[in-house]
Order: sequence, then structure tokens, then C-alpha cells
Amino acid sequence: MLLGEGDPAGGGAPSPVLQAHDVSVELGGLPVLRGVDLAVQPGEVVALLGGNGSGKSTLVRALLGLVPLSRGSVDLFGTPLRRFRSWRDVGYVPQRSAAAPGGAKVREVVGSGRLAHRRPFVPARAADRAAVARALAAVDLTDRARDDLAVLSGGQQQRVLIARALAAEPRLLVLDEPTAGVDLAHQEVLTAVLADLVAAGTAVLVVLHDVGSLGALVDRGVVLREGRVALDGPLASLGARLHPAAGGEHHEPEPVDPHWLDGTVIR
Ligand SMILES: Nc1ncnc2c1ncn2[C@@H]1O[C@H](COP(=O)(O)OP(=O)(O)OP(=O)(O)O)[C@@H](O)[C@H]1O
Repeated sequence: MLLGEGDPAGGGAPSPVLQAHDVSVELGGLPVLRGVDLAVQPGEVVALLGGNGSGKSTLVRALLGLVPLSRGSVDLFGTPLRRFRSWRDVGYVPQRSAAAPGGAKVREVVGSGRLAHRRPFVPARAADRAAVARALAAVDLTDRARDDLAVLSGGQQQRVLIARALAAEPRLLVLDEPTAGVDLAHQEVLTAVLADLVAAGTAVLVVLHDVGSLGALVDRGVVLREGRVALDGPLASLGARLHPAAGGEHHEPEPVDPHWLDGTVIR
């Protein structure tokens, strides 16, 4: 983790890039998130884990102001969400959707990640074009830049969405199951790209089902269960709680319910 960023005084603990306090969300009249606390520090990589329907995507969307909170608060870079305007600092890769926008070219979709950097009616600057080119190269899709997004495979489309977020050169990158449908070789490419970003100080919040190769980057895992934080700690310690026999001595205060992490594999 890089320290110092976000710390106006230049000393002491840095301020979190993301801080959620007591976040609750209701959807369709039912509670989906119940009092979630979460902080992500500059340069930290936090994995959001939990079974299907535990509330991971809803939490990510709530943190970005995409669904309303019924209670609690979210600060981004120290600013309450309702006053936050610096969206160029935030990249978001939503959960993969089956529907690709028809007609959009790959380069346009990736280029849309630069919009927050650009002034209205001013053509893309060299810096914008270079950022798009770097992002396309990072996901190994330079040669598909002129293609319609819709003709790409599902995993390639997912890489385009990742490139769109990378092109923004964000200080906080939020990814919702970015490796779903992405082959192992390109998962490793993504891991290397994220490692570079993290080394440069970008914070990452990533929803994962299968920790896979990204696990090497993860500082901390937060496990949701029924809309609440069930566990929050270093990934290795969560693994030991999942597999106590393999982890040797461990200090789990309560018996582990084998069902709370259904669908999540920790390697
Ligand atoms: N728009 C909505 N209206 C009503 N209920 C919703 C809505 N969106 C999500 N939910 C419910 O909220 C709960 C949490 O959904 P969410 O998508 O956040 O889970 P998740 O942990 O991301 O699951 P998965 O691992 O399957 O992607 C689920 O029970 C879901 O049915």
C-alpha cells in the first residue's frame, strides 16, 4: 500500500479513498444491505466476497451513488457522495451484461472512459488518445479497436469494459466480477495491469467469486452475508477460517457456517 496520498498534512494516516458507514439499502421493499461499514485506503486492494445474492453488486452500486441509501453515508476521497463531483478519479467496471450496445466501436467504448477528462466540444488531446491506446494494449485488444463491440466474444467485451475504466486513469477502480468469462491467460494479463496501477497508488475494490490470480494482489477480503459484513480481514486469514484444517492453528471464535461463503472459492 502507498501511504501519504489523500493526507493533506503529509503525515499520519492517509484518509480513505472510500468510506462507507452504516450503509443500508432496500430494493423492492426488501432490505438488501444492512448497516455495512467499509473503508478502502489509497493503494489498497479490497476483495468483496460472498455468496450469490449476498449484496455485493448492490453495495458497489450504492458506493457509487447508483442506488439510493435508506440509511448511512458514503464518502469518496473525503467528500460526501451527494457533493462528490470528481468522477474522473473513479473507474467502474459493472458486472458483465449479456447485452452489448449495438453499433458502438471498441475504440469509442474505451474512449468514453476519457470523457470526464475532456472539455465539451474540444477534440481528444494527444494525452486522451494515448490513454485509450494504452488501455486497449493493456487488455490485448489493440487489433480489435475498429470492430463493433457487439461482434466480440463475451470475454473480449468484458476486457473492453475493463479498458474503458483503465483509460480514465482513476485513483479508485471498482470492478464487479471483472474476470467472469475471461480466459486464464487474460486474467493474468489483467492481474499484471492492476498490479502496475496499484503500485502507482490506485485503490481497487473488486467483487470476486473465484479469487484466482487476482488473489495475489488482494490486501484484504470483506465477506458479505445477507447484506451484512460477516468477515473483514487479510485474505490469508479468511482462507484459514474457510479451511481450518489446512491453516494450522487458528482463532476462529465461532464455528464457521459452511454455507456463508457458498459460491466463493479462496485459493
Ligand atoms: N432492483 C432490484 N429489485 C429488487 N431486488 C433486487 C434488485 N437488485 C438486486 N436485488 C436483490 O438484492 C439481493 C442482492 O443482490 P446483488 O446483486 O447485490 O447480490 P450479489 O452478491 O452481487 O450476487 P451475485 O454473486 O449473484 O452477483 C438479491 O436477493 C437480489 O435479488
